[in-house]
Amino acid sequence: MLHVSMIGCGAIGIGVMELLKSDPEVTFDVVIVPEAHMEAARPVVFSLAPHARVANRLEELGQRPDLLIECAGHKAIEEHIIPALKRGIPCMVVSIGALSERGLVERLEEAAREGKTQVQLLSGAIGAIDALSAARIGGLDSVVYTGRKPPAAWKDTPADGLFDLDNLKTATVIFEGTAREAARLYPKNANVAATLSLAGLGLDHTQVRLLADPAVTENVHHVEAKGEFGGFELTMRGKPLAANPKTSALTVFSVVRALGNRAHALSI
Ligand SMILES: NC(=O)C1=CN([C@@H]2O[C@H](COP(=O)(O)OP(=O)(O)OC[C@H]3O[C@@H](n4cnc5c(N)ncnc54)[C@H](OP(=O)(O)O)[C@@H]3O)[C@@H](O)[C@H]2O)C=CC1
Ligand SMILES: O=C([O-])CC(=O)C(=O)O
Repeated sequence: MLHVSMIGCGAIGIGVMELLKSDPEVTFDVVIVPEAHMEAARPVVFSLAPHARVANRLEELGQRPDLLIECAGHKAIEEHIIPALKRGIPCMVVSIGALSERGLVERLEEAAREGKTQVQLLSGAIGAIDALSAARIGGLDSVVYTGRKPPAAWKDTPADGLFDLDNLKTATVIFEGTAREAARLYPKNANVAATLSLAGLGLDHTQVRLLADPAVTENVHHVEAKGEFGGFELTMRGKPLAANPKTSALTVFSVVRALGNRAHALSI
């Protein structure tokens, strides 16, 4: 039985608990939420993981889980993941976009080294991360990522204002540049670009194009990679979660897979 503590009880956290509620090999002991949301989170957590306690910090409970998983955002990595790694608790992170902040990846590595443990970065909404990180070993020449989303997905971003998102008639390029610049300008849509960068050529050498496309209803991720290994092209059409249209449903399944791989006898 894998004893898991989870940070975040939003679209991904709830989706993960729902899918794992009948898995006898995974149990949620603690769900960490911000102080202001503890009351609201309690009934939700109780209905999905009746044995789990809702807390503001892991240390408060004196709890030492087998694994701590982050499904919450940038602040949670600073507040919970880094201290847990230093205490030797293995961690998983899904907010990969947050790792485009300079120095944060190195701080995660340092904390894991200090605690003699490991932090796993999850693939989330994108596939072929295994192939890309293997290809890097032989040498990569180029990685180009194109992210295409419905215009509404770009509301409250720098594209809103630069473009008349409500009245776009054709697919429109709203950004073209490096993954680092994409992550700076579009932090809430930067998870896939950052994941591809960390697995491949890094934030400064991964090329990104972002489009607002009135013809799509899904989050379409296209990757083209070339290198010593040969090349691959991948297109993923991720259905957005009803609870958060910025998040593809595959992200939830990716977390469930990662937890299953730690808990079950067979890992794939
Ligand atoms: N790797 C990938 O491919 C993908 C990664 N993501 C990332 O996953 C994360 C979660 O996404 P999603 O579930 O859709 O987002 P939601 O906004 O639906 O949920 C996030 C939850 O985490 C809570 N939270 C925020 N900060 C903290 C903290 N410091 N401690 C505890 N809880 C906290 C939020 O609470 P409150 O509302 O009070 O702030 C909220 O309830 C995001 O960072 C997102 O960018 C998303 C899609 C794909
Ligand atoms: O598709 C998703 O779930 C999220 C996404 O585009 C990103 O953050 O890069």
